[in-house]
Amino acid sequence: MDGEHPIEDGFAAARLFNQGYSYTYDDVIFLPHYIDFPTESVSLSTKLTRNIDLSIPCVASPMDTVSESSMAVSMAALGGIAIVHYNNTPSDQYSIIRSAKSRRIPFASDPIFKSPSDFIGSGDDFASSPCVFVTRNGDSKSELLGLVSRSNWAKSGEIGIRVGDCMEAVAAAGSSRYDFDQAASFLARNEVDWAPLVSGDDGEVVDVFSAEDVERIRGFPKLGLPSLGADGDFMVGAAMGTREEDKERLEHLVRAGANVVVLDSSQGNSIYQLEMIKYVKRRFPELDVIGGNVVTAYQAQNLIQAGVDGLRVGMGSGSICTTQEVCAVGRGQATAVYKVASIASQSGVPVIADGGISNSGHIVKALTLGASTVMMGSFLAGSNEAPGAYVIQDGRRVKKYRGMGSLEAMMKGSDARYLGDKSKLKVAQGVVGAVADKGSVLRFIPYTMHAVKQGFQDLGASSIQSAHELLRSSVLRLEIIVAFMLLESVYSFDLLKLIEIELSSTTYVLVTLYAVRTGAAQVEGGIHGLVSYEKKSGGGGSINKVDIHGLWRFTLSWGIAKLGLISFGFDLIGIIGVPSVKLYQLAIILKPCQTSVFTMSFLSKLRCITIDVTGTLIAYKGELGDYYCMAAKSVGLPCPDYKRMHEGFKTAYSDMAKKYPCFGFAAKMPNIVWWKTCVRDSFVRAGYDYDEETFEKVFRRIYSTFGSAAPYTVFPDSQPFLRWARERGLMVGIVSNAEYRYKDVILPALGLNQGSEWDFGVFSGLEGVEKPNPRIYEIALERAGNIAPEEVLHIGDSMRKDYLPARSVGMHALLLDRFKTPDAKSWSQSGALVLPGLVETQAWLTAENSSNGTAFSSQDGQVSSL
Ligand SMILES: NC(=O)C1=CN([C@@H]2O[C@H](COP(=O)(O)OP(=O)(O)OC[C@H]3O[C@@H](n4cnc5c(N)ncnc54)[C@H](O)[C@@H]3O)[C@@H](O)[C@H]2O)C=CC1
Ligand SMILES: O=c1[nH]c(=O)c2[nH+]cn([C@@H]3O[C@H](COP(=O)(O)O)[C@@H](O)[C@H]3O)c2[nH]1
Repeated sequence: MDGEHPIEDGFAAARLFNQGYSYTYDDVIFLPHYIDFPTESVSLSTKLTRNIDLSIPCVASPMDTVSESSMAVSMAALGGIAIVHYNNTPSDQYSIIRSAKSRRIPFASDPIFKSPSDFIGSGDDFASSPCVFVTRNGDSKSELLGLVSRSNWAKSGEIGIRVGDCMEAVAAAGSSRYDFDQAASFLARNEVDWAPLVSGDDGEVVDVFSAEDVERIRGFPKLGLPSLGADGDFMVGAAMGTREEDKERLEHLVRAGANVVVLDSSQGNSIYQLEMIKYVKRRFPELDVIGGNVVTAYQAQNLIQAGVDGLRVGMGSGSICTTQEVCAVGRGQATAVYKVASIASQSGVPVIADGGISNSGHIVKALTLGASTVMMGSFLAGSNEAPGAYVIQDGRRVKKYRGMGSLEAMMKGSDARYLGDKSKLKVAQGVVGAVADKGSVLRFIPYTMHAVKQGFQDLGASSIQSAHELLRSSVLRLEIIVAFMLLESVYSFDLLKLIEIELSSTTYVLVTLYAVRTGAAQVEGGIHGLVSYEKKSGGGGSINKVDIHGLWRFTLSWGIAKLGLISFGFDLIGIIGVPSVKLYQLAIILKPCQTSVFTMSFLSKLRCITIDVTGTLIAYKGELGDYYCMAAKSVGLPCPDYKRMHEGFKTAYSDMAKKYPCFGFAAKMPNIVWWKTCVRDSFVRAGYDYDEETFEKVFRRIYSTFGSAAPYTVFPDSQPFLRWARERGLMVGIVSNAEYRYKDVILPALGLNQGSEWDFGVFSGLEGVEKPNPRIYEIALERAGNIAPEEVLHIGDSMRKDYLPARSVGMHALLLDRFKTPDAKSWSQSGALVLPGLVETQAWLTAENSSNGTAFSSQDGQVSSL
């Protein structure tokens, strides 16, 4: 019987894609083939266009929330390319391309410029830069006169100081043409922590490069060769339109040195594009042109005949796309890539699979189905290199990501497409959303590429070319995964029920979801009476682009949270989709992949850690008397008595704190006045009487010392712990009874920076609320995006100011006993978890059964709970 009915494993692509279905990546799965080579020998080198080679098949999309200089530099350094968007003026686009092409290292900072008559009011003026550059007109183009370094400004303690009065000469400046090794050895040779990199052409400061950057870049995994043009510069692509005025833009792009242009349109098979392709090829025969977007063989053929060097494929497949809903036109991306690549390969035109990439598996699918590269928007938009700042939303660090056809992008665009003709109605074809922080592309793209190589190895394809051949010769086989046709667009989900079923000693979990088509397509632009649609960044009841793993992980974590279950670990064994008029009911059947129930670490329950500063992250160095003595000596006075001084200060400080709480916040007392009053009173109480001029000098010295890093030391486990927590996706908030200089000067000077060690701060001097008032903890919860208190752990060193008020608002709390205080015993006895430091805290947080609060013995051997 077997001989009569040979087993057919899967379908050949030609058969699968010729049945009238429009498949997305998630609809299809490849069957594994045969491995006879190691993962490392898979080559992902490829062609972007007929004449441009890349070491990796990655292209950053021409979107204004994805591709500007920073992305262009990093993508080229990795061996891919970015296409700079054109939602700007031609001269702005020119500058972005020039800026990227003037770099040699995978890095682009944002130097700050001021003129000599400007003021520095606070540490915020430095943003994250170690200095402010002083130029004649206060912009990057005018003559460089000097700089103000953050550390020297901090030491001076001067507030509202004029830049011209504290400017220093630029001691060492490197060349912006330095490659990475040259820049690193320049810093080492000159024994400086940072230096400006200056353009050789016009002396303009291009970047500030620091020893920290050297370490960071050295730590990134390495890929193949960078993408360099014939000019030796990083390769950069540029997008443009198909209107008459785009011919003028083209001149700017060519002058900027763009290596390839992309005619950026959702429907490329138009008379406008065909004519523009011919125009560009006539005007600049050496410049490669990518046409698109197309999704059919017919469209592709027209563009190929017009002379394109590459084709961009995808209509309505992007994560922010709503074209298929608005226009009822498009194609499932797997089908589109296969169809277009089949025809384009006959003319040797490489295909870019554009949109819908949300994991490495999608990249494997796109490349195997015939694409030579993938173009990505959302996959890159959460990276450090994408334009825009991170913000905290619903407790997560996110960056804005928006469709270029969204109302917001159209309104921003200077392009005549939309704004030139005000009489035209604007209909949005994209939404505005937010994507989670992913760190640097320099780190996650190499890992993604490694995963792609593993996929290729499973398919038995040692290169992209070989995958194409295996597919066309029907050696590679595919099958369909049902139900994902339903999920191709923007949905919100509501969990209906989650039932555990016991069947033949195995527990199955049946999850029923309503996947509601939100009609996001229509929502934006107010077409259906709504004004805007903000797509959630995940969690909290809605998810971004639906992919199978995302869906079941999301469902599980949500369902499990709702049921209060803590067991985990399931295999997806089936999905049943039942469409009705507007709702899709999905039953997801999950089978536990291991029967033993295990408990989770406490860490997995948390979304945020708040932490106290003094006594917890940092400590005072030396005695108060040391600094008062130094200040007195600096004006030729003898040292005041240490003990008297200490007592005097203690009383003066508590008096001031009572009279003018929060460093004079409510009384609107300037910080410097608050301290001046306190220091004067301290001296008086200690029995010293100085004339006004002498006191002023002594005070200035004391004020600037305590506004710098000098009197503080950081506990060695502080920075590693904070970074570790953030790397695990937790938000870190500082909650401190401190004045603004902690935030602006002291913490950064001690290497504890917002953005790398902590996300948000609640400082009493800036909020007008201080510990032990529980309100300060409520503010922290708000700052974290109004998250639930039980998702937050507060760490501090005071029972009265940290533990009790944090617990009173419902947060978890633990105490550090850094200095072996006798009080620690009573803290433990009263039920608080007390740990010696942050190393132990980290161990406790990750202990497997810490979630029940009994995993760790505190230092006195007593088991405590939270
Ligand atoms: N890949 C996709 O599925 C989609 C992508 N997008 C993105 O949104 C942005 C805007 O896309 P589109 O709206 O398609 O831009 P587009 O500039 O190609 O088209 C806008 C409108 O202008 C018209 N037009 C273009 N050139 C013309 C000329 N010379 N004379 C008269 N009319 C002309 C077009 O026919 C269209 O009606 C692009 O960045 C695109 O990549 C938007 C929707 C879908
Ligand atoms: O329907 C759309 N409306 C839009 O407003 C829009 N903006 C960009 N794009 C396309 O989406 C691609 C990026 O998709 P991903 O985020 O999935 O990578 C991009 O590369 C584009 O092809 C749009 N499509």
